Amino acid sequence: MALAKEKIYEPLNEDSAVVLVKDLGLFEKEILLECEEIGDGNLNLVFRIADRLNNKSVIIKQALPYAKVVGESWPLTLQRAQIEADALKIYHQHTPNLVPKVHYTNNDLAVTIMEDLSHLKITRSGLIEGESYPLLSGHIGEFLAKSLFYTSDYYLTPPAKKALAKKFYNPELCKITEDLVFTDPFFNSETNEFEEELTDDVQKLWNDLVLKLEAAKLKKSFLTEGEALIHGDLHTGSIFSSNEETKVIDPEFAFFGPIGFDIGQFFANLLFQIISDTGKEKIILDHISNTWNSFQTIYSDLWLSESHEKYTRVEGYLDYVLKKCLQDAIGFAGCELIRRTIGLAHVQDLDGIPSFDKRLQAKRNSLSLGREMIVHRADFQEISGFIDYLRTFQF
Ligand SMILES: Nc1ncnc2c1ncn2[C@@H]1O[C@H](COP(=O)(O)OP(=O)(O)O)[C@@H](O)[C@H]1O
Ligand SMILES: CSC[C@H]1O[C@H](OP(=O)(O)O)[C@H](O)[C@@H]1O
Repeated sequence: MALAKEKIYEPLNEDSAVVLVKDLGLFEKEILLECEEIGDGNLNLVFRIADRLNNKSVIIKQALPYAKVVGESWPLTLQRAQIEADALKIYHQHTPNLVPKVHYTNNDLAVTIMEDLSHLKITRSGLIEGESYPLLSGHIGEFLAKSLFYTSDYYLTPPAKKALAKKFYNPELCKITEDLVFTDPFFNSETNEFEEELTDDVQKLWNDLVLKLEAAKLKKSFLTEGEALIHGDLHTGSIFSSNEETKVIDPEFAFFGPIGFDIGQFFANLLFQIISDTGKEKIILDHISNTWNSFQTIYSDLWLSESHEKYTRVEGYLDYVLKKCLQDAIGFAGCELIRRTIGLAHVQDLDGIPSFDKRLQAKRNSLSLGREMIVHRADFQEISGFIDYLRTFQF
């Protein structure tokens, strides 16, 4: 089967994935290849293809025409593969050390072939197993600063930015976030999933009009503020780590959105490690603080040295942008805490807590912290105030 030449979409299997990489000349025709489907995410197929003899391997990621986690009843655009590959290529220009290298893309097949990162570990799993990844927050702060600055109006000319934003028109994937992060968990929606024992807590949340008003404002920001190219799904399952390296993967939700969103998603998914009471409070708080500080330092340097926008020289403008970004990030993080607790697509940090009682308590804590972060986000002027608040929060 000359899949690459015919360009007719069909989902790959372990045999056709091998045919594809050989057709493309990525491996010799005669070589013995091992292929395994390793996708553990909610949406796509992922194959690892290895030539053991020559110690060479690649990853093929292929979009399915539906959301894998739900099935064929939830159709989903194949175009997300192109968005993901294009975002990875842009990230590679600015932070080549922090993303996998893309070897090949085929939009008809919805396929991206990329560097195999199997020597690293998915950060969520590593953190759950007790790793602390000392370089993680510095690396993610750099990734955020560069990706969010170089794709913004502060760096690009307005026509160039608009042309790029057009390329990242991603309505179907945005709709998933608009529904699953910003809407469904705050209402009695069919997609929600939670333990019966949490019913009273969840009802209270659904009746909380102060919370709902603030969630509405955050959703409005997500819907309307096209500040820069955001990853759109920067949780700890979208990051590979070791003690030396960090690599961001899976930007299929990328679009032009508010710059606090990626930061907030990363904060929330770190916070699950405190909420699940793993004894890592100091490590995680240091990571949150250091993510912000390295983001702020690098972003500010770029703003001062590389911006073409005249207003960036006006005193107070950078402080305004950064403060809004921090407050938005705290609010977005609150939404992520709530959605991963009672909405669709939970996290192993919480669902994997072995004791039922402790699991319920952690989920209650996640809901109450999420609520407080959404409602009180405007109280935080600096990251240090947010860290102090987290330190004294009654988990
Ligand atoms: N470049 C890569 N190298 C090694 N493993 C990968 C790579 N990309 C993805 N994977 C594996 O596949 C899994 C799912 O990938 P992901 O991009 O998160 O898919 P989805 O979009 O379905 O969430 C990851 O958790 C990881 O185990
Ligand atoms: C129906 S998609 C649910 C959820 O899945 C995505 O995560 P991932 O692709 O990393 O598994 C994203 O977070 C969506 O909100």
